[in-house]
Amino acid sequence: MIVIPPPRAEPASPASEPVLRLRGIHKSFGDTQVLKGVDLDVHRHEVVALIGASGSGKSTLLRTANLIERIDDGQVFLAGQDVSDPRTKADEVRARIGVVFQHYNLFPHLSVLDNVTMSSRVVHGVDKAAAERRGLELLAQIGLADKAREFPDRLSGGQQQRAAIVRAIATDPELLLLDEITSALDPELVGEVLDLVRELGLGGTTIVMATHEMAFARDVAHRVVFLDDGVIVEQGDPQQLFGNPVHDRTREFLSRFLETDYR
Ligand SMILES: Nc1ncnc2c1ncn2[C@@H]1O[C@H](COP(=O)(O)OP(=O)(O)OP(=O)(O)O)[C@@H](O)[C@H]1O
Repeated sequence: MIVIPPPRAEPASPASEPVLRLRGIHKSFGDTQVLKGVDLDVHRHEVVALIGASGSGKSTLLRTANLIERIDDGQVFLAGQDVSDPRTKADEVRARIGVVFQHYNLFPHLSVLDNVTMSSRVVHGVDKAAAERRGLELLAQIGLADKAREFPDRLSGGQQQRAAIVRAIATDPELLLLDEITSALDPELVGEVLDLVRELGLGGTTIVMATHEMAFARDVAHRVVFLDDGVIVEQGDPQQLFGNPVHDRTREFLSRFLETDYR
């Protein structure tokens, strides 16, 4: 097992204003209730791993945070602002949040550099030269400077996901949402992507990551949140949650995971 050092950037005090505050989130698709009253606070510099069985609502929960999914009931606060108010402009909220999904993150018809700089230029109005300087700097930091002018299909899946992460942070978002970003990758490419997430967490980026990578959640997250059937059943310090889960449902989920996926 790779020994991953504990995070250095400590989360802000729970008494401070959370970057993200979810209150009583309900979401249904047709007759299917997917989120059944979720409360969650995420503090500045915190890395939160969202775990749970397939279909438990992890992706939906992330998508409510940046208003991709409109909630049926509840409130979403971003740095204290109630962004679930119907008058909120979703584009303005999304400009403050970086998101990386499992699939299809980069635009195939744009170079890697154009992908990385597009949001800075189009959404934030940064001039082209400055956006490219910053984009190249970020790509250099992850060892992809030589791929800047290539199209995404010339990169490996792991390189593409790393470029997608860099694109998501190029605008210095207040919050980074990562939705199963390694699930579609060949196993040998997972490590390089998780290493980058770990580095960002160490640097103080506020991250919520839905993941099936239990070792990563245990070793890198400040807090692990277990979602089961649309409800947060248990959350806490990774060592405690993995080592000594309080709820039967958490225990059962972790034991199933240990039997199947956990390495
Ligand atoms: N747009 C949609 N329309 C209808 N049902 C949906 C939609 N999005 C999600 N669902 C349903 O909501 C439930 C929760 O899905 P979600 O993707 O949030 O789960 P998850 O925990 O992220 O799963 P996984 O680990 O497989 O990604 C599932 O039953 C799914 O089929």
